[in-house]
Amino acid sequence: MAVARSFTIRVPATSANIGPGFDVVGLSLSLHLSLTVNLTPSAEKSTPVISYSGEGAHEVPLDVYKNLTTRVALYVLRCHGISTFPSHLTLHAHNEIPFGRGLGSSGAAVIAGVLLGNELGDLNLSTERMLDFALMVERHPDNVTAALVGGFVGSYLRELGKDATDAASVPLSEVLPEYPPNAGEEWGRDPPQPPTGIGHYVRFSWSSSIKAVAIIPRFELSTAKARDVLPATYTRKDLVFNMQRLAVLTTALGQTPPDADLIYEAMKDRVHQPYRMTLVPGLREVTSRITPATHAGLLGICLSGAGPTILALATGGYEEIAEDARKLFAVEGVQVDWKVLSVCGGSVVDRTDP
Ligand SMILES: Nc1ncnc2c1ncn2[C@@H]1O[C@H](COP(=O)(O)OP(=O)(O)OP(=O)(O)O)[C@@H](O)[C@H]1O
Ligand SMILES: N[C@@H](CCO)C(=O)O
Repeated sequence: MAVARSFTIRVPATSANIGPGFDVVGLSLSLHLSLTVNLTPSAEKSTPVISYSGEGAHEVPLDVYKNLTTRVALYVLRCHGISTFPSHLTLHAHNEIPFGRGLGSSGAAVIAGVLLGNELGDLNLSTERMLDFALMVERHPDNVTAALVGGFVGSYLRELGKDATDAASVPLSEVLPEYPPNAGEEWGRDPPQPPTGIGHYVRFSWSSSIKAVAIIPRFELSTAKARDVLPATYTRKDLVFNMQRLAVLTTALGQTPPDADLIYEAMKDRVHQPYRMTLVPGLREVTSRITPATHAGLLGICLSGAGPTILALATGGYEEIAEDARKLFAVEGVQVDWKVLSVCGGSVVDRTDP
């Protein structure tokens, strides 16, 4: 019988897009989802026990076949011929990442699940292969890549051949079935294996003088809803507008001292933010009235991920930026919390002997 063991998994929050980098760039931020995992292998069968504290504790399912992290872990295990969780598994999740606010809570839950499956199955997967699994669940690479590898990261999805495209396009319900088979039954169809090498990434430099002020409205906006308002096609003018800015931004945020004139303009966007204004009352006012001219230290300001959080990158003046944003949101009837965050490293698994 396998020996008892315990380990922890720590995954950071992320902010995707940073203005013009829609579905391309992500930044890992110093709020974490932490899992403490204990295994006491035994001949007796038992269902894993999950407990949860922190953000989302009142709404997150504690059933392993419904919880996003454990469903992803089971998907990874099933793809390696392991159809059940080990017996006597307990998991405690402590979460600092608010749900549905544009700070990558779902991406963190998915990465935690991939890392959990990798550990429980002793699979020794490479970072690239873990990314393939994550991309079968969260199909845009910006949050999951930054959550896994950390830092300021750009990524693309490889163009897949027909078979691999079909494999990567199966409905989420097949990747993550919600219910286990009845006692004595098998799962039925094998889970869809991810094609190899779906996502590719590069880490950009990041100036350590820059912090991120997250201004977090007290309402949730699901990523699905915030993607539904986006158009299917764009004009060449708008695409060139974004590409010009993104090319400059990826280098400008690594320079010390950072150039506010360059960065403020380079964080503007015409691909997603304008369409999401209707979903985030106050977005237009906050992003247009808080500028380097009005707020010393501000470099640039944008919607974080799919929103509703607004991310201000700055080298100082954090409280003034956040409080002024709070007042502008209040005019629209939106209450906010704010935090000053650092750009941090990626996910970490800490194995401890019991
Ligand atoms: N730790 C977690 N455990 C289980 N489920 C989670 C966890 N974190 C997030 N989720 C699920 O993900 C949903 C939020 O995902 P969504 O993609 O809408 O927003 P987000 O990831 O917070 O924002 P964004 O993708 O814009 O950064 C939650 O409502 C919940 O269902
Ligand atoms: N790039 C994604 C991030 C949200 O998870 C979006 O803006 O919809």
